[in-house]
Amino acid sequence: MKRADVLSWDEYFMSMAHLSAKRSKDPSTQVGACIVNSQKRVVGLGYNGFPKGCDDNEFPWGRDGEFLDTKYPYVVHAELNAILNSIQDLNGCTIYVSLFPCNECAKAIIQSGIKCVVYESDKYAGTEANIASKKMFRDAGVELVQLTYEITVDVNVKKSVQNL
Ligand SMILES: O=c1ccn([C@H]2C[C@H](O)[C@@H](COP(=O)(O)O)O2)c(=O)[nH]1
Ligand SMILES: [Zn+2]
Repeated sequence: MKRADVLSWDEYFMSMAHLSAKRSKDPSTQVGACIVNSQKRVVGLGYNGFPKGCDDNEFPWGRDGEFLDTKYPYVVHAELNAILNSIQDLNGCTIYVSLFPCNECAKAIIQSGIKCVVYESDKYAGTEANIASKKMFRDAGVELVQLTYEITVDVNVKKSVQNL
């Protein structure tokens, strides 16, 4: 008999977003994004991190203090990385994100042609960036779907000891 208890498409793609988030070195908020086309093919993955060539050990990960001494001016958001990493035109695609997109990501999502945002956490709901995102998504006709459950992805890597 076939297995019935399999991941739904939403669970599957949100899990990929969470798996991508595990690559993020941000100590406070790890965000992952997974872009899927109308044939349910993954066409882009991303997580929040510094731009290529910007050394993780030199750039700051802090949140407080002088703007230039925090992560905020430097970090590339998960959604933008997924868009920049994508392998095809994104018209009509869906993006799965572990955190509701900020206003800057909302602009990039809309301009790329993505038509649906499936998100999990909305921990910054009510902030100005969040309100601006929702206003832009609404006017641009981008569908917003919040998953009603939380996904956790545990990855266990067993490193084998090589006998010489
Ligand atoms: O749309 C978004 C919004 C935020 N992020 C990233 C950027 C930062 O690395 C963290 C947010 O850090 P806080 O410490 O929670 O302020 O999340 C993103 O990738 N996409
Ligand atoms: Zn953003």
